[in-house]
Amino acid sequence: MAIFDKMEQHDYEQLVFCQDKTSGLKAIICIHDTTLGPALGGTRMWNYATEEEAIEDAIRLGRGMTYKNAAAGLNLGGGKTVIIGDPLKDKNEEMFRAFGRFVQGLNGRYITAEDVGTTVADMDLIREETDFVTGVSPAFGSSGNPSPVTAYGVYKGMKAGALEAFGDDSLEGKTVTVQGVGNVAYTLCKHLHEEGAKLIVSDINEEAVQRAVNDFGAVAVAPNDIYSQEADIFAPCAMGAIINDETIPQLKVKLVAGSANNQLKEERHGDELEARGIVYTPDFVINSGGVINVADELYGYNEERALKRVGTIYDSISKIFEISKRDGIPSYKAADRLAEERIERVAKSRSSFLRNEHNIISRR
Ligand SMILES: NC(=O)C1=CN([C@@H]2O[C@H](COP(=O)(O)OP(=O)(O)OC[C@H]3O[C@@H](n4cnc5c(N)ncnc54)[C@H](O)[C@@H]3O)[C@@H](O)[C@H]2O)C=CC1
Ligand SMILES: CC(C)CC(=O)C(=O)O
Repeated sequence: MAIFDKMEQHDYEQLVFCQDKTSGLKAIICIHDTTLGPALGGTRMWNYATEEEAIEDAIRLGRGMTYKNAAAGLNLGGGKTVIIGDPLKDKNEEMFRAFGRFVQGLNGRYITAEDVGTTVADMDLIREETDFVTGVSPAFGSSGNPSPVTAYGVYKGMKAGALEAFGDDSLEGKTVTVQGVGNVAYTLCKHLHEEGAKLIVSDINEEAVQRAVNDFGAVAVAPNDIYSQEADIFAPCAMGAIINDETIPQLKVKLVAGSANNQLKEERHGDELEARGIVYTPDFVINSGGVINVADELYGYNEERALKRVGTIYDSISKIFEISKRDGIPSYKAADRLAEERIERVAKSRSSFLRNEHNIISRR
């Protein structure tokens, strides 16, 4: 893999490879863009088949965070970490402490949080070694697990999507297929159940499926059957790239709205959804509730303020559909435009000379 070619393709600032033999840590920190501020993005632990797959995931996810943070109006750049390993078997205290020291070494250019495979307990270990971690235990004055707040944002964004797809934002009586009923999707299912939606769920983890069946009367289907169900809305809440050439022809829904990062395998799959009249709520906007919540910690966490801001995901999604119609572009492109324009404006406003406190000539 030609790493610098990859980095040049989407203008990545920095990739950091971290290894610690004692704990078995193998991590890749990706800092994509820090125009708006320090790069904030979670740490994913996953049993990647190859190192190439891990690098690919880190850079795609890191870039996604740049767009997410920009579109959410946060003064933060984008980055992400992947740790190579099985989160059920390979974790240990030393691993997260070693990782925390690598994060501290970046001196605030990167701030971490949870993602798939990592928990609040892991963030608490990282906090032992660095100041640059969010989503740690509320006992430390922090916001804790971001997943329920992400779910609340997805629920709000799904309602805005329903208004666009069905002319009414009520989810009562709608059938929603949910792929992956983990941390985010469990709470999403709760909101949907409370509003009277019918749920069809799939997960590779049988326990997770059973919990949704027991708690919300969900109907369980096999993982590969989730795409072809007769339903109104598809909520992808597991891994990325699930909107692709194989899955799109199977979809019978009118709306795709879920928490997963990087849902479109390639951009052209967003065009394909549009061509088929399927409304798509861009992933990095609808799932920005978690990062909005943890970012609030940087100002001294205030739950009420954070949740109020997360609630505006409804308006952000509606605005994207407006831009999409105004400019005659698919919703995924409208979301990209919103983020890119903000980054460009801020970059311009910061381009004048500024001397810094160390007497080093700097343009920042
Ligand atoms: N946790 C958060 O606050 C945020 C999460 N996200 C994204 O949302 C998605 C879900 O995140 P979490 O709920 O935190 O992760 P999680 O790990 O708790 O849940 C994911 C679930 O998907 C299942 N899964 C994996 N592959 C599957 C497949 N092929 N078919 C069906 N199920 C499958 C897993 O068994 C697991 O239960 C991820 O893509 C994550 O990056 C995005 C923003 C914030
Ligand atoms: C889980 C969040 C706190 C941050 C993140 O990495 C994301 O939004 O994907």
